Amino acid sequence: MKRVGLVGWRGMVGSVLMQRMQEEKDFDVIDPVFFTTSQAGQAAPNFGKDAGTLKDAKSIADLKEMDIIISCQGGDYTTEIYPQLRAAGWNGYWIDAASTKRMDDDSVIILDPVNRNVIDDALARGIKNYIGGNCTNSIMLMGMGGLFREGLVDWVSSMTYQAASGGGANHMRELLKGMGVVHGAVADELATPASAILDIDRKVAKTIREDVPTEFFGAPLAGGLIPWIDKQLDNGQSKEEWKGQAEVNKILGTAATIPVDGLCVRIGAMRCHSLALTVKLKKDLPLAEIEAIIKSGNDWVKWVPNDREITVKELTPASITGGLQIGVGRVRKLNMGAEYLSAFVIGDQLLWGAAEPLRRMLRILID
Ligand SMILES: NC(=O)C1=CN([C@@H]2O[C@H](COP(=O)(O)OP(=O)(O)OC[C@H]3O[C@@H](n4cnc5c(N)ncnc54)[C@H](OP(=O)(O)O)[C@@H]3O)[C@@H](O)[C@H]2O)C=CC1
Ligand SMILES: N[C@@H](CC(=O)OP(=O)(O)O)C(=O)O
Repeated sequence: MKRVGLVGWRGMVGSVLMQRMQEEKDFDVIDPVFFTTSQAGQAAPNFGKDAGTLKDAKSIADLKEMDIIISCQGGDYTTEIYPQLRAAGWNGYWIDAASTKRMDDDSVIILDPVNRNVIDDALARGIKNYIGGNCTNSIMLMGMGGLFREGLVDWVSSMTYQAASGGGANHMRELLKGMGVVHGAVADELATPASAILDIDRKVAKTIREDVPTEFFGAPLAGGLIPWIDKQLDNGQSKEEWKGQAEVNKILGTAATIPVDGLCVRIGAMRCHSLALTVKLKKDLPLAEIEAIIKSGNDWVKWVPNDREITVKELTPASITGGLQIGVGRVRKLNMGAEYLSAFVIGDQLLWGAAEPLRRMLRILID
């Protein structure tokens, strides 16, 4: 059995990964070794198999013993440890959730239901680094992969609605605390049906400006939104927006770049990222044909008819969160012309957006 080193297993992404690995019985086919940066020597978790004690995630000697390493520890860890490990002669497979190595020439971005051909080609070429994509891009491609596969996409404008979990556990907590603060400020008035709504609104606005916690997001998210995610680049894009075109084209292995651009916005959802897309098709196709192509993308596409009642029930974070399905709906032709299509794509960003592609890559290597 292959020795698989697991780093970052107790973090938020790592915990979702462990949960999925248990559900899919991945531990039955590997010899797991758990690493930590803070708890070396303590008992390793038991996911149906005794794994001894936790090893030091900074010990190159211990890491070198692994055939495969999966890291959800974050970019700083990858930046520090990965080069040392390769410099020490390690030739194993590195599977990583962090963005650090995504765009490197010696790495492939993994999303096998969409780019299994790119992964297989890389394996045949001896590539050893397999990196999970940015959550927004992975969700978009899981939803719209069929159209890309058929070569129908001329360009995509992607306006995102990204959940708090994309920032990490502390960001999710901050959103919830903020919601509580806002509610607390007007709880009495809410309990009194006769209260004037404009008085309530005034109090809420003041609370959002002054009292909602902003330590992690840098701005109040509860009761609002933040139209910037990640660093600022010189060309006016945010880093999150830059990743759209760069990663989508790398994932697909396109010969000619498909333009992808739009604004990325943080909203007060917990862990579902959504995208409102404008897709410019290369040709005018009937909607029924477009529907069939989108549905054929992969087994996880959940097609939601462009119907009000069904959409508000099924194309929402409340419906999608915690599952592997990627909702695709609001698909219709836009006023701009017969080749212009709208779509709303939504998925759980901790599953397809982070953990799931990693464990599936492990299975590709093991099976
Ligand atoms: N959040 C997201 O949506 C996405 C994240 N990623 C990547 O995954 C990386 C990890 O993200 P995320 O899982 O959110 O990070 P976390 O902060 O939840 O976990 C990272 C590490 O923090 C340490 N840690 C310290 N205190 C605790 C605690 N109380 N509970 C759990 N772990 C603790 C653990 O390491 P130790 O055991 O060594 O102490 C853990 O592995 C990111 O940096 C990013 O590169 C990728 C895609 C999406
Ligand atoms: N930046 C993403 C989450 C993330 O971790 O992305 P990346 O893996 O590209 O750094 C978000 O905030 O929603």
